[in-house]
Amino acid sequence: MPVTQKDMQSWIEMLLAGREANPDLDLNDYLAEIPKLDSLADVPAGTPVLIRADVDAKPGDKVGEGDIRLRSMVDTLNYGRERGWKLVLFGHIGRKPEGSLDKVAGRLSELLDTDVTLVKDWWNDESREVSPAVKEQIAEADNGAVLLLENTRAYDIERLLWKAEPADAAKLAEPLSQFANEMAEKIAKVYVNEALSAGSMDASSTVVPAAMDRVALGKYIASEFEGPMNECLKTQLVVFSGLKIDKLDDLEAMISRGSIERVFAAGSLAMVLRKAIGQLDGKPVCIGAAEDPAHSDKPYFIPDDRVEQAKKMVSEGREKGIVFVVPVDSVIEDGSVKDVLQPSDQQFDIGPKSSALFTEKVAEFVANNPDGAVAFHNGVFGMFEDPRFEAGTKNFIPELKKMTDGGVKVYVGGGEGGKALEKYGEESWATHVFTAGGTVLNALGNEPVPYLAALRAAAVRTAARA
Ligand SMILES: Nc1ncnc2c1ncn2[C@@H]1O[C@H](COP(=O)(O)OP(=O)(O)O)[C@@H](O)[C@H]1O
Ligand SMILES: O=C(OP(=O)(O)O)[C@H](O)COP(=O)(O)O
Repeated sequence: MPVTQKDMQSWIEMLLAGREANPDLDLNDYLAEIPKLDSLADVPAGTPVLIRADVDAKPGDKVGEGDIRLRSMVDTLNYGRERGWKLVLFGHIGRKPEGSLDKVAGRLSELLDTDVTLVKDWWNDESREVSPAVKEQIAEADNGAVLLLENTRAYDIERLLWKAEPADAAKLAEPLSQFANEMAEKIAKVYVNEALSAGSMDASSTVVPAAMDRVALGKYIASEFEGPMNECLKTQLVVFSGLKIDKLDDLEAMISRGSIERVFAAGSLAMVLRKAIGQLDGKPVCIGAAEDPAHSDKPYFIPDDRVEQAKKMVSEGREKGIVFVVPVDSVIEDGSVKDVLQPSDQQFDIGPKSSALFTEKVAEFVANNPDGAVAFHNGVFGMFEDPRFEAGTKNFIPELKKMTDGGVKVYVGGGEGGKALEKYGEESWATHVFTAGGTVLNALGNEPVPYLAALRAAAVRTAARA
């Protein structure tokens, strides 16, 4: 059913409000209200079904290389093909508009053992219309056919909500309602989300469901949220690292859930925690270039407000008995190791003393925790792609195996942390490796995953109409 501009405005306001829109709902409340794939069992053959697909993948030369997200969709796609649905997949690749799904179409075709047709130029940002040729192409496709629309991020409409503020909702309601309605009118009125990692505010994930008659969650996403993600909500030990300082918000949200007892930090998270702990304990710590305002435009820069946030987190955490394990030495840009950073030093990895400390603290955790404890690992300890800065990450991966062998359930977030496990260990060293990084952090924090919020809203709307 078409969505009005007014309804779209409320929809956008709901999305932008995040948790505040539904403060009483937790992850499982969202999941409970979203229909699963089997709810579409009665959709007749020949029906076009729009699939928000996890196509942000870089397949290598062989099946199994770089295609983990594509493989995650196979059950859902085969379910639709067996029923004779015309599957229209759409999704993004990378952040840039010029990315192409060419290679992904080829690999999907191998995985599904059928042709996957890549459809270019399917949307016009100026006229805000789906290309009429696409409608014809779908009409002419055989039952069970698979079409893949080219990179959604090639179009401005997909990115309109990325930087939106609540005050923009009225202005954005017009183009976004047109987009959702065009997709429903010219492509499909049934929508399945099978893109676990697509946790950003892309219109394809968050807005298109508003105009759909029926929506459902794909098999893989449903099982990931119901199983491993739910286990991670009980995490006692968290390893947080990487370069993005905004992960501090995720860590804060995870701590506020109440189960975390021990935090291991490396990368930017470690820098901000070292600074905060130094100030709290009256032993000032220099974090080098990361706190030099001349570097404020760099990804490793840590602004003062992040230090304040970390101080609050540490002091409240300590009151609850949480132990923060932070590095005691760093590898800097010339490959040398320093216990104390000078103002011009930039850290690229944790040093050997830190690795030894982490090993000791992991052993302590394994010894003190009964079977069934949960650990969550995210990110990498340094710029591990460069051999000079890989030791911290490489040394820690076997600790995951020790935890697993010691009866701890170990979950690894996707992204770089997953790649490091592949590079320095084996998948079996962890209980489960997620195919997404950001979405998992989001789900473990306090904010709803945007696509779950959208699917729930669509399901509530459909139920109200029935
Ligand atoms: N000092 C550093 N510590 C951690 N990661 C770093 C550092 N310097 C550069 N990086 C790079 O940042 C990337 C990982 O950061 P981030 O994006 O936060 O992790 P993820 O992708 O797992 O969420 C890696 O490619 C890594 O090489
Ligand atoms: O690779 C992705 O996520 P991830 O790095 O959080 O696992 C997804 O495609 C989301 O990408 P985005 O962060 O550009 O929205």
